[in-house]
Amino acid sequence: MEFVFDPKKKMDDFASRFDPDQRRRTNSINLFSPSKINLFLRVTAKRPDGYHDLASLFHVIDLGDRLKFTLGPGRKDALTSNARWVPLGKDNLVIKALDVFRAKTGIPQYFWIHLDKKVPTGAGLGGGSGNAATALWAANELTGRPASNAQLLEWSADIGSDVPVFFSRGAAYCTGRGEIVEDIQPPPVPLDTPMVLIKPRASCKTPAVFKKFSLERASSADPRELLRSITEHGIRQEFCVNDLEEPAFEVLPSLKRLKERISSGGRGKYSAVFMSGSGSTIVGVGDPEPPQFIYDEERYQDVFTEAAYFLTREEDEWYRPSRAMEAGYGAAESRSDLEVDVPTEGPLGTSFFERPESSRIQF
Ligand SMILES: C[C@](O)(CO)[C@H](O)COP(=O)(O)OP(=O)(O)OC[C@H]1O[C@@H](n2ccc(N)nc2=O)[C@H](O)[C@@H]1O
Ligand SMILES: Nc1ncnc2c1ncn2[C@@H]1O[C@H](COP(=O)(O)OP(=O)(O)OP(=O)(O)O)[C@@H](O)[C@H]1O
Repeated sequence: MEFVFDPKKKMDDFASRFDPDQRRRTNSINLFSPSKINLFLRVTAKRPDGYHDLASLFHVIDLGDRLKFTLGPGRKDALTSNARWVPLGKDNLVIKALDVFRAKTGIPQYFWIHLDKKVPTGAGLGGGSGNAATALWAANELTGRPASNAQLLEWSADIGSDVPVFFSRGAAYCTGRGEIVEDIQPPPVPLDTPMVLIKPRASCKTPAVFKKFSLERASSADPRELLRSITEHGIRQEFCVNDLEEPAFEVLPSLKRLKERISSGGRGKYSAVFMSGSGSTIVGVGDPEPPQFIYDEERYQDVFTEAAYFLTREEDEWYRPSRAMEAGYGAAESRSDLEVDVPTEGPLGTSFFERPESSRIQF
């Protein structure tokens, strides 16, 4: 679908597509930048372009960052962040997204952006990808909505495989390298399903995990069948297949043990325990609390844990944090200035995400 920007169209014409009583022009917008988990992830083929075809049930969740965008006067974006480890230049996924927006629409608009990070990186949670999707949405809102949702979804594939899914309504069956997005309406699972995210200090780099992947060792489960089973019977261990677990456990051997301990330590309170995306986050569905050993044992003191819930959005609106997360976020905001300098490289070429003391373990 070719985009034709009609410069003659006055901004006001676009404003009419806004809610009538919000005709006032705004020059800044505050948005929640959500993350996602993969309830199952089948890798079905190796592609000639070096990517892999996958078939995965993605669901947006209410763990997220905060982004503020303001129309800038100049010809350069200016990005600040609470997390000193986030790149602030052209390699930030927010800036990449704004560059794509300007290239596709021909609108030479630049922005001031502040990014308040909460989502760990190298986590399999699509944190940076969610930032990129949120940036495309913000740019479109602040320039009078020149692009449709379908166009933003199409353009987002140029930024990364995990970005397009955020332009679904929140639950989507994704194929291709992640850019073919099939909205699942209504969502296949109850939105108030509690889950806990547990991420060790060490992260997984997506390319390193895919490099270790081998098609011969992938599951033979039919992904459409997995989708049907989850929709009909709910989230059960046998449906939450992730073909990237084994390669991720090769990249990060301690992750396999952590997953096993969460399963056994959960004493049946989780209906399923699985790794999200390319890792390193382990998700326990059914209870918002990690197992007791995470609190008790010294070796898990630097583990990131967070309760999370599934999140959807209304047509024509962006994601809003759930009330639970909103309350939690308030506390987190005061934590965010506690962010500490994070080493960019760790063992196995991984990157670290260090979280402030008080946010690490929820008592
Ligand atoms: C594993 C998932 O996180 C599942 O949600 C995504 O498929 C990965 O999405 P992403 O992090 O946005 O990945 P991209 O930034 O697009 O690609 C990073 C690298 O991961 C590998 N990659 C990624 C996606 C894909 N379908 N096949 C791949 O082989 C490629 O080596 C690619 O160069
Ligand atoms: N806005 C951003 N937020 C976080 N990291 C970013 C951002 N922009 C670029 N990066 C860089 O991209 C790397 C990957 O970030 P992140 O892991 O959040 O991306 P993702 O692919 O969306 O998520 P994941 O692969 O963990 O599912 C980070 O290590 C960081 O160096």
